[in-house]
Amino acid sequence: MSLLAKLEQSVREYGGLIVSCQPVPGSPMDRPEIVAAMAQAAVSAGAVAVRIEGIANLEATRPLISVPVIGIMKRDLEHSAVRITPFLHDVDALAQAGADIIAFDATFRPRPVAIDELIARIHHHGLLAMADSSTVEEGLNCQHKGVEFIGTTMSGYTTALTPAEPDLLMVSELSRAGCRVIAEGRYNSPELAAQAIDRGAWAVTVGSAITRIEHICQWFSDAVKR
Ligand SMILES: CC(=O)N[C@H](C=O)[C@@H](O)[C@H](O)[C@H](O)COP(=O)(O)O
Repeated sequence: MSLLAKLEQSVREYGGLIVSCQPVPGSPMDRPEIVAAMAQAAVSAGAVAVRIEGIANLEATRPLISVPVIGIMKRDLEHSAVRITPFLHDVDALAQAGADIIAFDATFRPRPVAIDELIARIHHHGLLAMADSSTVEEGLNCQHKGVEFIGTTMSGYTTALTPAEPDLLMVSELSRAGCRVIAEGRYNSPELAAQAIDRGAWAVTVGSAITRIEHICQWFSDAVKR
């Protein structure tokens, strides 16, 4: 059975929760063994895939779990705002470290390597691709190019202000257009994640609300201030 068929079967059986295990950079939690432990804990509680950033974290996690791993590489570039897996050598390194799915920034912003080249390289490795999009148009662009998963990951992050709520409208529109949608970005409660599924998302990726203790703690700390 192909990886995609297996993943579709697990989503049908266990539901579409994907957990992004990306600690706050520089946090005491930002260590490969902790990322790997978070991934194991997420899988034991029903995550059907995990999203992992960076080679060291991927290498620590891959041997400990059997569910698919979405690998990304984040970079801060001087001449482009694109951060997620901008280079072909990033794709090669993620493939080598055991990613099953590679996600990349699919926005229409200036970038060092064309989207077509990234997709071709991911598929050349026999892996599945995920387009981290900020608009419906960007998502559809990648769907037409044969990208297997269309994420709403970048919605709210290409403009000056990031809304508090997730972009459920983008989920509905991409899903109506026939995309296999991964809702991602600010799904900070089980209720919001469920709304994404109700709007047609194939799966939902949750990061901060599960794996960033500083963010969760801040939410509670703010809430109890009088
Ligand atoms: C915009 C961007 O760079 N998003 C990143 C993508 O990998 C991560 O920082 C997010 O944590 C992830 O998308 C999950 O989202 P949330 O943490 O809101 O559940």
